[in-house]
Amino acid sequence: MAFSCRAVSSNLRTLQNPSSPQSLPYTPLTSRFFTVKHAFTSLRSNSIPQKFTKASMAEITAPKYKGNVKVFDTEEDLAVSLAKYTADLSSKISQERDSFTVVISGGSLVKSLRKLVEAPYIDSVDWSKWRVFWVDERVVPKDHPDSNYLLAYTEFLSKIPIPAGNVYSINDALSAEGAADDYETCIKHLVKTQIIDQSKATGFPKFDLMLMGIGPDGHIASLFPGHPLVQEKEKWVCSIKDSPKPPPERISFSLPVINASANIALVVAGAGKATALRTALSDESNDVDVLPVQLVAPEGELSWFLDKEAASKL
Ligand SMILES: O=C(O)[C@H](O)[C@@H](O)[C@H](O)[C@H](O)COP(=O)(O)O
Repeated sequence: MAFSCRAVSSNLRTLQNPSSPQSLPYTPLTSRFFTVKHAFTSLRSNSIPQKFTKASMAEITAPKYKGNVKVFDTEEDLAVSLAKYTADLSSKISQERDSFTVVISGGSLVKSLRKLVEAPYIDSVDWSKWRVFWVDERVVPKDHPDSNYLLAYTEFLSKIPIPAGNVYSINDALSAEGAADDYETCIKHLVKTQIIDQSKATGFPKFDLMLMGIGPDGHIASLFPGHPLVQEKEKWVCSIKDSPKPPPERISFSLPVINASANIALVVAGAGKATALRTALSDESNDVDVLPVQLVAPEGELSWFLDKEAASKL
């Protein structure tokens, strides 16, 4: 398989062709576990810090290993907080390193990034440091309505002054296996050249930030409950041809790559996710039907951004 990191990163330019419909203007845990329900109720009724009352946010205490859980009254409040969290990390890491490596999923997560393209962040974030990757991608042409790339481009990437070469999307001319191998080769090259950090503990690529949604069935990326891909221990990028969520052909980061991350934010809104979230944030272990979202355990920090509906069963 030809190495095509350059071709991959030039896909954004392809879509900026004036005849393309996408040629939009470029502008510049604390204590030990106690029940989540109890914590949520008590924080909301008694002790929401003053500075959070406007946005109606409560932090709830889940088992320590589950990370920091924030619940917002509305998805709008969630989006405001997510933008600040991302911009703060961008600023911190951009001062320490030449690149800030950000991985995104498809789905509703992308719309929840909308506040980042507004004041003050559109001007304050050093977008030149950003390197953008996908935790999973549907194997369809880049101008297909199912493409995660197209979604991100339309909603986010076309609105920020990120250098086109810093956007790493899959090579959509390849098969699912070919695209996964090609993406892995691309990422290996970026690790070798120290653009992407590497986990000293596991040797897997260590992205600075992964922003992911979850499915109502508890999937993350394109790792679905009960699918053998969830067990992948060696590959960095895998392919799947029988995804239960259409379209069937996809590529996905493996769980060890996801878990090597320095920061993961799981962004979950809507009542349809409430049951999966309850399972994900409970302390119950059931080795038989473990949901992929329950296996998220990054080397670094895990943060949850939930709206009230998604948190309604906690
Ligand atoms: O390409 C995909 O399908 C996604 O990357 C997938 O993992 C998505 O993030 C979840 O299914 C949540 O999607 P929603 O937030 O739209 O439900």
